[in-house]
Amino acid sequence: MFRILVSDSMSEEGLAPLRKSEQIEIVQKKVTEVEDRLHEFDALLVRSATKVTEELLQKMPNLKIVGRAGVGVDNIDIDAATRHGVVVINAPNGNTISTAEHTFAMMAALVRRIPQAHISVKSREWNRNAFVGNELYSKHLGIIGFGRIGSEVAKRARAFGMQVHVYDPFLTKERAEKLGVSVCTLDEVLALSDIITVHTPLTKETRGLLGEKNLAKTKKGVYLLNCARGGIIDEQALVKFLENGHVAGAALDVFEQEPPGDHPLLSFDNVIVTPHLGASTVEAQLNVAAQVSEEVLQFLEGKPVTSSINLPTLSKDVYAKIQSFYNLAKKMGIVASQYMNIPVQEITVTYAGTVADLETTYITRSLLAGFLKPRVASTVNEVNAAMVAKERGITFGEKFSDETHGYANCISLTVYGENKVFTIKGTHIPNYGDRIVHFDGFSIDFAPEGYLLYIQHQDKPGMIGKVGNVLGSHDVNIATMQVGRQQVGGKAIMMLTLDKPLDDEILEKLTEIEDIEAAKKLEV
Ligand SMILES: NC(=O)C1=CN([C@@H]2O[C@H](COP(=O)(O)OP(=O)(O)OC[C@H]3O[C@@H](n4cnc5c(N)ncnc54)[C@H](O)[C@@H]3O)[C@@H](O)[C@H]2O)C=CC1
Ligand SMILES: O=C(O)C(=O)COP(=O)(O)O
Repeated sequence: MFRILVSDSMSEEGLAPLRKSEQIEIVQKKVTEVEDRLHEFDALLVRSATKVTEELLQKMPNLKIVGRAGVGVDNIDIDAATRHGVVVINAPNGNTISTAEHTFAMMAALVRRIPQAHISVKSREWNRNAFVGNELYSKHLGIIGFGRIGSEVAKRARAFGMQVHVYDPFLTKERAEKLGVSVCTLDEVLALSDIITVHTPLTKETRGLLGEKNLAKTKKGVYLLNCARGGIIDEQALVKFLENGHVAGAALDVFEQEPPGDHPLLSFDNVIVTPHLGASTVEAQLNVAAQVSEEVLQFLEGKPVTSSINLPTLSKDVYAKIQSFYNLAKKMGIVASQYMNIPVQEITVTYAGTVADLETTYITRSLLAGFLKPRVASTVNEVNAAMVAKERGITFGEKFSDETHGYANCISLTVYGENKVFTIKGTHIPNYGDRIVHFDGFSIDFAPEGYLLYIQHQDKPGMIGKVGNVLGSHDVNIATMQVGRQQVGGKAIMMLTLDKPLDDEILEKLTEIEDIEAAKKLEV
């Protein structure tokens, strides 16, 4: 049974896929209303109001996934979620059209002074001369941030006969040409535009993007819109430029603090505002809630998610192809970590054969998670494995090779410790399973599963019998046994699968046998 906390208002119809599952209980309450049971929840669904902080994540040790029913994830501490091994997903395109339409409605309202005129008429006035506006037709519109919403705004602007100038450092010329807009530098957009609208996420780079310095580069009489995130237009700077008359008016759907309280911006007659309504349509809310519900359901059923912020995205088809290698890699990581139980500095994964053509990033993450699990007390999984490795000073990398050692596919893992380098190679054989085919310089063939016992010894007659005797006399049954050697009479290894975990005293007894050089328990 999984418990999901839905802490912001969400479309009931959109939550239907989750409601249908008998495995899921939904609790619709604010975080503050369930403080005493936060540890019970496996998933958290939010919009922009809930702040997913380190502090909240600490109170939710069972949390596996945060679903953002919308685009912006600036209310979620992604690094903290990653550290806690919590997947963060969003619904990136469900509210694009609604937000673009809202931006356009705000633009028209701003230049025609519709809200002001509305209030006037409702106050029983009839003052037509006070509300003379501007046309949008032929005006220069500057769009900063040309992603989903920015490009939908551009299409509507072109339909209104506007000239569109775009600034987005990640925009290609081809894409801009296709949409009939001109690509500009930020300074060009600032200098050319009669109206400027921002559609970037709020990041370190975009916070205060339209601050005093850049506002000074705009045309006198410019109109500004922010239907993206409070803070992209610096509010203090905006107040200053409204006061000195440089900015003719502004339309704001979002604020640095929401709600904005008694903010000075609210006292300007030429500032029109809405309470973060960009995504607030029946259609958008159904889209985003349905999208995150489906994804959360998938995730809780152990399937891949497609809109993850802190995991490589993976389609169902790709996941089906990598699943076997994903499992093999994890087991190889676990085995290697226990065998090399010393500090390590570097891990290299080499892919050969059919596996080399797949999404190996995901497979490597699985291997890393397996490797780190026995070493790290906190939860480690595919989400935070790379970060945990980095924190512990372990570098890792992928390589590709043609050397398959006669198998259709081969994953090699090499771990570099202070005075030791260890290599393990594995393969997945369809309808047969995972096999380790090379272990620390020895060719061997065993399944990386269950209670394993590794023994390194001299290749002499009677060794197998001696080991069997010790185990048998302690009532330990051997399920499988594989041997490998480099040369006759030289170093050799045994890998046994036991039916139950081995006591340390028995392990000690094994190491006392003459010609046994090392014995180690491994558990997968
Ligand atoms: N008011 C509301 O209710 C809503 C607000 N939003 C906000 O709208 C914004 C845009 O959303 P989408 O278009 O869906 O996102 P998107 O990711 O499709 O587009 C964002 C664009 O900004 C560009 N960008 C990033 N850094 C930049 C920089 N320093 N300068 C210029 N461009 C930069 C990116 O290259 C990208 O093309 C987000 O902040 C989102 O949170 C989204 C939905 C509803
Ligand atoms: O999707 C976004 O980024 C939004 O800003 C929408 O926010 P909301 O879900 O309406 O609180």
